[in-house]
Amino acid sequence: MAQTAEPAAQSREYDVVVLGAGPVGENVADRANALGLSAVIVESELVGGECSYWACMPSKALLRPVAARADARRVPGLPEAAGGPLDARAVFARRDAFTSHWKDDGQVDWLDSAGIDFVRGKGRLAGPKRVTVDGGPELIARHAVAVCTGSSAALPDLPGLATARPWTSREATSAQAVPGRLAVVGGGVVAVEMATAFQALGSRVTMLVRGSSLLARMEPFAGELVAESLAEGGADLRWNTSVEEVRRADPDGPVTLTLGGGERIEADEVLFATGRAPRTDDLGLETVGLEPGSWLEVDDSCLVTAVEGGWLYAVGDVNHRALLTHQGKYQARIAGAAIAARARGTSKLDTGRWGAHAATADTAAVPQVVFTDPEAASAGLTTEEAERAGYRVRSVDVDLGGVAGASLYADGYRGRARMVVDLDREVVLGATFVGPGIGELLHSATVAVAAEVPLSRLWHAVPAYPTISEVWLRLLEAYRG
Ligand SMILES: Cc1cc2nc3c(=O)[nH]c(=O)nc-3n(C[C@H](O)[C@H](O)[C@H](O)COP(=O)(O)OP(=O)(O)OC[C@H]3O[C@@H](n4cnc5c(N)ncnc54)[C@H](O)[C@@H]3O)c2cc1C
Ligand SMILES: NC(=O)c1ccc[n+]([C@@H]2O[C@H](COP(=O)([O-])OP(=O)(O)OC[C@H]3O[C@@H](n4cnc5c(N)ncnc54)[C@H](O)[C@@H]3O)[C@@H](O)[C@H]2O)c1
Repeated sequence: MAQTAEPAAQSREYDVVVLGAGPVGENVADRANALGLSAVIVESELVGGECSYWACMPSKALLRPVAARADARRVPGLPEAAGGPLDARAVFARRDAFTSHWKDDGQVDWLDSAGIDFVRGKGRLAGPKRVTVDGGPELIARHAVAVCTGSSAALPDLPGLATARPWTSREATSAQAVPGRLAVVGGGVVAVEMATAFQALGSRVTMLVRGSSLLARMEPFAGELVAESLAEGGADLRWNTSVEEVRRADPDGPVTLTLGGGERIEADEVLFATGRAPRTDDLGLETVGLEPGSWLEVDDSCLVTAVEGGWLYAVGDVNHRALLTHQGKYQARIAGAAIAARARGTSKLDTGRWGAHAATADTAAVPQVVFTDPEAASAGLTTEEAERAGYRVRSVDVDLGGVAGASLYADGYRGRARMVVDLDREVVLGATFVGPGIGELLHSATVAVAAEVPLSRLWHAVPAYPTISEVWLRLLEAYRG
């Protein structure tokens, strides 16, 4: 394994050059390597990317104690301690362990053991199949360059924001103290998860949502149940609210937000959870005819079609197909296979629907778990998405509280499930579950959706009694009438 300290003029040749060692870049390099191609990976920050240090892992480490406490509170007989406040210091310490204290030695060792060369530094395209690295060698790709540079938090252009020291997902997931008052701008996944975590840690949370619902990309009942729970926990949810200005007069003092109607609110910290921007602004995209700062549009094999020659791939967040770690890693497996097949000179790739070289699940079977309390999980299409895609659909709903396994799981279990059925083929197009402990149920839905299992066969897939999975039986019964 090689690190940077060599003359800039030196150039090295590999079959595949990967830009960005997040979960996706690591998987592209690993796949290429496993399929017999040499690979080098370039990383400007920490090997493991956003997911390991400022996103999935730390956020879920902050949220796991929230779910454990909530579960304990819903069954009688557990020690009283389950009812007390979270021990912030212990929660942060466990989160710190999950991020390896923001050190990547372990992941660098893994690259080494996998036989993937590593260069630390900022990489940029310098024309077709060429990559330069700040202070490092020039890298030439024989077959492919894969851009896996991910995304960063997008901040709105608001007066005062730049100097108000706002939190983005990075500051929220790596916080070492609990703010007394936390304002959260946004109503998407980061907003609801971080509101849930910090509320449980003791912050007084105000959510400033510009629309009229949370989790707008899920079935509407998901956002409704999560909002209900946050409000019951004491959060102040403000709907149809815009933030016009942000000021922190004293660098050590509170932050003041001016809202659309002129009202001002004060908080100790403000988290902007307002979506993501592609990390492509300083990547040399102009050297291959692409627009710097843009999301990279790809075909189903993750090839950037606007660039001639079939050598440039964009995989993971940066292609904006599905901003999730597992989905990016899936794309990496597909793209890795496509890169290897093209390198072997395979005349025709298997790019048809569900083919070996097509990331079909990106549009048909994306799973996602939002780790709030209650959890909200979905796979495949919502009713609205299915209708928009032209399917003739029927959706059936079930109250999860009526499922024996759910009532055993928690006293007063509150939750709901929906199955979206394609009426012409009688297969499941999508499913959504909202309730405590449903995250682990989701893969059953992903399998049903991706495998397009006919409902007549699903009828024979008997869920164990008394588990929450019996919701499947209730959904099928509701559909059959
Ligand atoms: C708070 C939060 C929580 C999340 N939770 C989940 C979750 O629970 N489950 C889930 O599936 N998804 C979750 N996500 C989404 C998930 O983090 C991303 O989908 C995932 O990290 C994308 O992986 P990636 O490899 O494409 O990009 P990244 O993880 O962003 O990695 C890209 C890497 O490229 C490097 N890089 C960028 N530019 C260059 C350059 N020019 N040269 C060299 N290196 C460069 C970066 O430093 C970075 O290490 C969460 C996101 C956030 C913000
Ligand atoms: N558990 C998980 O799977 C998980 C957890 C966190 C994040 N993620 C992924 O990370 C990605 C980013 O999450 P996110 O929550 O930042 O984005 P998002 O797109 O889910 O939500 C952004 C929210 O900000 C609002 N918004 C945007 N611009 C605004 C503005 N100027 N003023 C006020 N509100 C504004 C939007 O209306 C929306 O409610 C998501 O696509 C998600 O898939 C996944």
